[in-house]
Amino acid sequence: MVKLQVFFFPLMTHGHMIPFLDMAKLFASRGVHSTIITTPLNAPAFAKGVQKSNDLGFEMSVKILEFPKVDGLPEHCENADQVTCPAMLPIFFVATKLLKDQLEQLLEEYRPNCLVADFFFPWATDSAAKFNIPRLVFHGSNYFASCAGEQVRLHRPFENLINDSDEFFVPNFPHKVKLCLSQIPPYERAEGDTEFAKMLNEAESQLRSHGVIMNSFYELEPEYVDHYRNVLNRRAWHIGPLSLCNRSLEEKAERGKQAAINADDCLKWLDSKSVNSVLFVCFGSFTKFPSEQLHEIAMGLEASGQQFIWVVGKGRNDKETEDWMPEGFEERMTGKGLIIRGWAPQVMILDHGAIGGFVTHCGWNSTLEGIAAGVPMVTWPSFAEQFYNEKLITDVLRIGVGVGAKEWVAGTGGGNIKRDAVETAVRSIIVGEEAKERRNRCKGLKEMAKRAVEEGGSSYSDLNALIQELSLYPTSI
Ligand SMILES: O=c1ccn([C@@H]2O[C@H](COP(=O)(O)OP(=O)(O)O[C@H]3O[C@H](CO)[C@@H](O)[C@H](O)[C@H]3O)[C@@H](O)[C@H]2O)c(=O)[nH]1
Repeated sequence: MVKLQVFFFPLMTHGHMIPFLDMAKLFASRGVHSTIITTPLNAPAFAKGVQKSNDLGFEMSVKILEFPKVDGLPEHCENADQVTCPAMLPIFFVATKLLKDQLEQLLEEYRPNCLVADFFFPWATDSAAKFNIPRLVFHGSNYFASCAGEQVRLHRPFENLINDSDEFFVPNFPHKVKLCLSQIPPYERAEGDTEFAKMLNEAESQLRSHGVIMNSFYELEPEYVDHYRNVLNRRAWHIGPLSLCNRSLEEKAERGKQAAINADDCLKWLDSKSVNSVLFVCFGSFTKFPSEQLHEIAMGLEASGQQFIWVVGKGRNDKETEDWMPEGFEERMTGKGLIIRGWAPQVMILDHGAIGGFVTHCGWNSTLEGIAAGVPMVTWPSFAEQFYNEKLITDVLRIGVGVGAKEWVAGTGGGNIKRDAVETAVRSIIVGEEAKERRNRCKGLKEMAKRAVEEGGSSYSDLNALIQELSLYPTSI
C-alpha cells in the first residue's frame, strides 16, 4: 500500500513550530510520511526531532523554502520571535505571503495527500486547491477560544461599551463568560481596516479548507467541541495534547530552542524540593516585559515566600539589561529561586513533581502543557487569544487564579501588574484549602489528557478518523 504523505507548514515562530513538529511526529508514528516545510534558518529547530523519528523507523523529512527578502526586517530575521517591535510583524507576514510560489512548486512536484498549513497562511488553501490537495488549518489554539472569538466578531457585544473596564458576556455561549472592553483583541473590534483584521478575514479561507486540527481533547472542553462543530458548523479534529508525544526525558528537555540550563542541573535542583512546592514562571516564546514589570514580578515573588523557577533574561526584556533586578535579589534567593536566562526545558520542568504552580501568559501550548502535567496556574494573559484562554482556565475548568491583567497589548506583556497582586496570586495557587481543591481538579484533567492520547482515547480516535478520511480522498496524482 502506498504511504500517505502529509506536508506540515508552520508559521515561523516557536509557539507554532513546536506543536507542528509534535504533530508531524505523531502522524509519522501512525504510519504517515510527514514532511515539514520551513526556511533555512528555522530548519535546525526540526532536525533533532526528525532524526529521532527516523531512528525509530518513522518516515519524516524537511523541505526548505528560501525566506523572501523584504525591506523593514532585521538581517537574517526568518522567525517572528526575532522581530524587534510589534510594528514589524505585518512586514513579517507580508514576507511569508511571498512564499506562495515556492510552496506551489513543492506541491506540484511531490503531490502530498494533504497540506496542514498554519492559520496565518490563508493563501495556502488556494495553493493546495490548484493541485486538488486537501488543506487542513492549524492555528495552535483551542475550541473555547475559537468559539469565543467567533461569537465576539459576529455579535459585536462591545459596540455600546465606552470605558476600558466596561464588561460584557460572550454572546450565544455555553458558559457565562465575562470580559471587559480592553481585553478584546483589537483585530476583533476593528471593521477590517487593520493589517491583522484583513489577515483574519482572509483566514476565513479556513471555511473553504478541508477543516481544522485542534491541539485539544474532547473531555477538556466538550461543550465547545460540540459548539464549534454543530453551532459554528466547522469541521475539526482534536488530536492533543500534542506535547504528550514527547515521552522520554530527553525529548522533553530538547523541545524548542537550545535550553539555557543543563537539564541534569535543573532536575537536581528540582529533586531537592518537596512535592508541589515550586512555582514555574514562564511567559512563552514571544512576550517581552518592560523592566518595570519584571521588577514588580521579582518583588512579588520574593514577598510571597514561595520557591520558584523564573524564565527571564536574554532578549526577554526591553533593554536587554538586568536593570530590573532588585539589589541583592539573586543572592537572597539562592536555593529558593532559580532564574533561567533564556530558553527553559518547559515540559520537562512542568512534569516534575516538585512543581506546584505555573505562572503563565496563557499561550495555548503552555496552558495545555500545564494541564497535561496536572499543574494549577496563575494566569497573566497579554495578547492574541490569551484572555479567552484565561477564562477557560479560571472560570470553566477552575484550575487557575488570575493575576488581574486587563489590557490586551501586542507582544509586550502589558497590564502594569503590581507586586502585591503577584504575591497574592502566587501564594494562593500553592497554599490553602482552595489550592488543594484546584490541585485535585488538575489531577483529574491530567489523567483525562493521558487517556485521550492512548489507544481508544478521544484524540487517538479522532486522529485515526482523520487519517482514514485522508486516505480515502481522491488522489491528486
Ligand atoms: O523558555 C521557554 C519558553 C517557551 N517554551 C515552549 O514554547 C511554547 C510557547 O507556546 P505558547 O505557550 O503557546 O506561547 P507563545 O509562544 O506566546 O504562542 C503563540 O502561539 C500560541 C499558539 O497559537 C498562542 O496560543 C499564543 O497566544 C501565542 O502567543 C510552549 O510549547 C513552551 O513549552 C519553552 O519550552 N521554553
